[in-house]
Amino acid sequence: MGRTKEDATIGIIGMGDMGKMYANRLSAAGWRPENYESLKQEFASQQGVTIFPNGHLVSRISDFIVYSVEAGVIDKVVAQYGPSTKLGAIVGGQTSCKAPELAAFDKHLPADVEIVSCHSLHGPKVNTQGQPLVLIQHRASDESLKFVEHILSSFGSKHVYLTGEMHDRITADTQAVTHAAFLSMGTAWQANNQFPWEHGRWVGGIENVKINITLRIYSNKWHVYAGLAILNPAAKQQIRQYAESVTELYKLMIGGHREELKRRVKAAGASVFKAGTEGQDLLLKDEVLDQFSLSNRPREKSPPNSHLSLLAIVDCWSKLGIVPYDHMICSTPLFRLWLGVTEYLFRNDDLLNEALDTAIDDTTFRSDDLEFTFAARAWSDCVSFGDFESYRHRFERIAEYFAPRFPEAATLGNQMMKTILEKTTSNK
Ligand SMILES: NC(=O)C1=CN([C@@H]2O[C@H](COP(=O)(O)OP(=O)(O)OC[C@H]3O[C@@H](n4cnc5c(N)ncnc54)[C@H](OP(=O)(O)O)[C@@H]3O)[C@@H](O)[C@H]2O)C=CC1
Ligand SMILES: O=C(O)C(=O)Cc1ccc(O)cc1
Repeated sequence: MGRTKEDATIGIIGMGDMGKMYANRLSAAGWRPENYESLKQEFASQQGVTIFPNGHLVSRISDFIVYSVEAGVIDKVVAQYGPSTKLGAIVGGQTSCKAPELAAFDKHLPADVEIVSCHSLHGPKVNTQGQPLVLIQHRASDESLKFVEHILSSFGSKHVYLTGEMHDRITADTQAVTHAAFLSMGTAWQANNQFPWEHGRWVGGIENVKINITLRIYSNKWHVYAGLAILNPAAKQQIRQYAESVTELYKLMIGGHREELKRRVKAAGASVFKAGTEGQDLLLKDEVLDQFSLSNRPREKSPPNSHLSLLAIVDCWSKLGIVPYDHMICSTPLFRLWLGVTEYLFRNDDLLNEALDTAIDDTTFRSDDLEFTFAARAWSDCVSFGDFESYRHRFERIAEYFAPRFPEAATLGNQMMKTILEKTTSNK
């Protein structure tokens, strides 16, 4: 095909946070930026104007085009610009869910266009170096896959080769279920009208991760979370199992079924955290976890917690036959933290027994766990019904409650992510 890295023109459709990050990285790496730069300047002076005609322009001139728009509009946008794609070009997308994206490409792109899609498994402010970058050779020659790899090599990310279907099955867990758990924590705290770090029960260790990640999610754009959950065919089932695990464990707790609760949770733990891995280094450690508290109470004053959210994710993984370590290839920073705190609880027998006994004996957690159970089921229903507007409504209502705390949480959360992520790579 005679395409070389040096004379390729790269087009990005959708100049939001991720599109801009891609554009900055690719031009900074020495790609011919003139077409992109002129487009950007042109758009910069047209604030608030939808830039439809330039999507055609980008498509016409580019050898590799990346669609970086909201997952919910991908079909519409590809239908619009896809037919203008340059003869023989390669097209990819950076949306978080591949089923609708690849279906849109198959449907709307001319037959002479090849398809190599991608997905950077991190947010726009995270350093791309060493993070997983999924590449999907959907309808393309090996040569074209190499070409795309070459273009994206400047990210320094770790290339992971998957089909669209495998991508969606794994990210349903690493992203959609992970988000469902944190979204539910925020919903429960809001329902009980409490900022958890101002409450004696939530300070230190695992609690810091729960709080900082929850606030981080609610301070972001709702459509990213809605899109990757609602549009992913595998996510509904996995989120439903999570809600069922939460509900069933909660019923064992309020029924006082200590032995059954312990047996079930420990059996799940044994299937997820296999024997023989006990000696492995934990992803997270106390010293690290304790540095990032929004509360000013010392750790010793922090009473034990039932950790329903963590018990339930392990039950859920076990019921679905998921080994979360296998999913590290598609792990986002949030997923590594989530797995890190879960492992921290399950690889410490004393801590796990304390959580299980607290769940049975300490009724102070009942109302929090009740709200958490309602919330997990409500988010699961919301995703199953596939209704973007009600997702948005729920998300924004809770985000509004936490909004005054976003600035302090962001500062601390960023430090926490940086420190913890240095210790939790996706290589484990
Ligand atoms: N944010 C994240 O952490 C990550 C997001 N992703 C995925 O990347 C994609 C983009 O997300 P993100 O950048 O965060 O979201 P943004 O909302 O910041 O960006 C989406 C962009 O698409 C543009 N757009 C929508 N329709 C059109 C159109 N017809 N023509 C041209 N541009 C259009 C929007 O423009 P306008 O605002 O003018 O409507 C907006 O600038 C999503 O699919 C998301 O799932 C992937 C990895 C991480
Ligand atoms: O790490 C997470 O789960 C995030 O919330 C950031 C994010 C959002 C969407 C993606 O497709 C990839 C990463």
